[in-house]
Amino acid sequence: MTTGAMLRILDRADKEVMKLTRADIGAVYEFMHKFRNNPDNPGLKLKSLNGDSRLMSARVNRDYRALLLHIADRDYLLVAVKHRGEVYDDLSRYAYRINRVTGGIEVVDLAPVGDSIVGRVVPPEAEPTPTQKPLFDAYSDAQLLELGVSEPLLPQIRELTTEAELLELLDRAPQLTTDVLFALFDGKPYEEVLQQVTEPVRADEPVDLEDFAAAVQRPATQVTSDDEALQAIIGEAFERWQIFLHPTQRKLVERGYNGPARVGGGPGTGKTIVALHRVAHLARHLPPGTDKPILLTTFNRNLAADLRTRLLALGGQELVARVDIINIDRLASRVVTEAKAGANRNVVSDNQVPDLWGEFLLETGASGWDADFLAAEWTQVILGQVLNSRAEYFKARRPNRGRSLTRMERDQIWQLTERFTSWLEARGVWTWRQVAQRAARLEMDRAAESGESSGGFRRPRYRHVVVDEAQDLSAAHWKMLRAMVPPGPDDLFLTGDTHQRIYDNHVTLGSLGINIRGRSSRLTLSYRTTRQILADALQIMTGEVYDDLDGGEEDLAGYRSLLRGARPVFHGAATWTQEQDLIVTHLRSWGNPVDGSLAICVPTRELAADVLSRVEAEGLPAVEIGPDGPKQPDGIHVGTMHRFKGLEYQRMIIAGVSDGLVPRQVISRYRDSDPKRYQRERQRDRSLLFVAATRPRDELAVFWHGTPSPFLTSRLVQREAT
Ligand SMILES: Nc1ncnc2c1ncn2[C@@H]1O[C@H](COP(=O)(O)OP(=O)(O)OP(=O)(O)O)[C@@H](O)[C@H]1O
Repeated sequence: MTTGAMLRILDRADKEVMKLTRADIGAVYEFMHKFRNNPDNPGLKLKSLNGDSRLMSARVNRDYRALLLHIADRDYLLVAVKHRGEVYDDLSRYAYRINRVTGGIEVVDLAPVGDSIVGRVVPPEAEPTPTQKPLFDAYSDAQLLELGVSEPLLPQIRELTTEAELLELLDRAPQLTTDVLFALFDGKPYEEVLQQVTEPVRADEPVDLEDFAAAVQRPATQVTSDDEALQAIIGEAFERWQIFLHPTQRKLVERGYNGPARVGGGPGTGKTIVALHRVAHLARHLPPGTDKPILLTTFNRNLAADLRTRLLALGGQELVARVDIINIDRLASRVVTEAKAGANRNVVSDNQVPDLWGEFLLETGASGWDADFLAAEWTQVILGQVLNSRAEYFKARRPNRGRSLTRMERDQIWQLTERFTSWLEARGVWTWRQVAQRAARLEMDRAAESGESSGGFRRPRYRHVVVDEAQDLSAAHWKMLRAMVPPGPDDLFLTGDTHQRIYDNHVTLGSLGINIRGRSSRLTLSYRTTRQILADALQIMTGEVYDDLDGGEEDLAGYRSLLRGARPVFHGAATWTQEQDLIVTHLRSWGNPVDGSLAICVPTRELAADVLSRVEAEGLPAVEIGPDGPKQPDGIHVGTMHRFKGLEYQRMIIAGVSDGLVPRQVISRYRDSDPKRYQRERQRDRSLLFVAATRPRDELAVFWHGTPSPFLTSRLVQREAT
């Protein structure tokens, strides 16, 4: 006979536990351990409360009682840990239900809560509500329930008249209730909330309101059954994302896909978290082995290093051992080296391509074409589309290239590029794009070989490929990845946000053999930034149109946050020197934090060097952010905008956001000669600013000197005066 029991912890209970003293958390851990071994242990005093068949209490220690929900035979859910006085005081205050929309278990404490607030260290701004009209008067009960609002909370929701009351209530409301009420409070129309907030978490099958055993398994019941979670809490070695996913996130992680799938969504919505959990999910279903059938890749080196650290935190060495984690260019380079296809050549940065073309034209006396034009044509069309022959180039589509080319012109360009690549080879160099193109070709040949011979002459490289920061990969990268994994269920899983594209790679996945139609989803809830920062960051994106990686358009509709904080500060100075004074004054007003929680971001290396010296001159430790991230964890971090992808800070100053710097002055030369390129470069600079503005969690200050950047709307700039 088994004496043990299953004991899961509800997300909300876990939050309560974390507020206890270390000794009491330890007691909860002990309790859980004992309970799992034998819930009938008399010391635990497990008993039903007030004749209620499901709600039970058990003894944690002298002061605390665990409130448990009996799910099925020997299956329990820890829903709260309360002081013993509270548990027996008034049981009618606890309500539990299966939500009819999500099918998840919800437990609510209906008692008024004292001083809880949603948010972080920064006090919310006073936003007085002018009238005392109930906040949700415009919606009927039926409408709120249709949106998935918790039924037992309805009477209290009806009473709410101020934002402060709303915040207090939502601090203890179930996730969907919080998401929905915030969206309505923000003025989002009912239909939009239904589509963007409720639909993504709706249960896949009809919900039986009495079947708790089924309900506890659904993504909407945010639980962990993991003993290590509590142990980690005690050791303070734990982050919430490792254990509690938002129901929308969990659904995307656990779903079976019939082919390539893509998850989009604004900054900080947990796309990387979803990618990591997806890897763990796929790994759980692998047959035992010592190989690495899962590839986890991203754009650059420091992002790949970060993925490795986080995957290790999520699943330990056992998980990491089954996953090949590598940034995309290194992967391409590995393929090429393995095939001995690029022996002895040094890889040079793609930024050098226009200069190299310039040198080549000068040296060879070839005329008729401009170096910039040839560099872009070669990079974007010939290498970008992995074109291998003149015939292929004759047929190639040249989207976004502006000027059209005759057949004769294409012939000339093809010949020039052939000469150019030989010229590069003679110098012993090639570019990252060339490496990617070569790797793609090698992998496509390899895939064709393995397909030809029956049973597969060569084994496919991977069983699953997971890509983070998908917006920045080039067509050649995609062709390589496509060839590395056989088409089929759960082959490719991509996460990314085209609003954050900071390298000049525009692709249509469908044309590259990666069909994501019908398997594209979006996350909309930011876990990183406050609503105040988000609103201003979104202003920066005003008027720009973004693609969905597949020929369509994508927007940030529904993008929101439940966190709140101070409004970002916008401030101009007359000169760069005066702007640096502004930086110093602002650092002081924030108490000069040197623990690595604050960063200063600027558009150019020159400005970064100036800021580093200025901060040091103030006697503060300044730390440069290099290609592998900050060189030290503490100090005041300083870096250019490109370096901020993948980083997070509590507070940030973005300085030098001036006209001529953001966007870069140099791109204005394309305004007339190549308007499409001009648009693309401008969009890229806008995205860089957007990425930077969405890195801080709590506070943001944006400075400029002279005329502010055109990306700062007049509403933001005028904020300066207020
Ligand atoms: N379910 C969750 N619970 C707690 N924290 C979460 C959760 N999901 C995401 N986060 C936190 O939100 C922050 C942003 O997550 P993540 O980096 O995955 O977002 P992203 O969408 O990839 O962002 P970006 O597009 O800006 O790179 C991280 O600090 C992460 O730990």
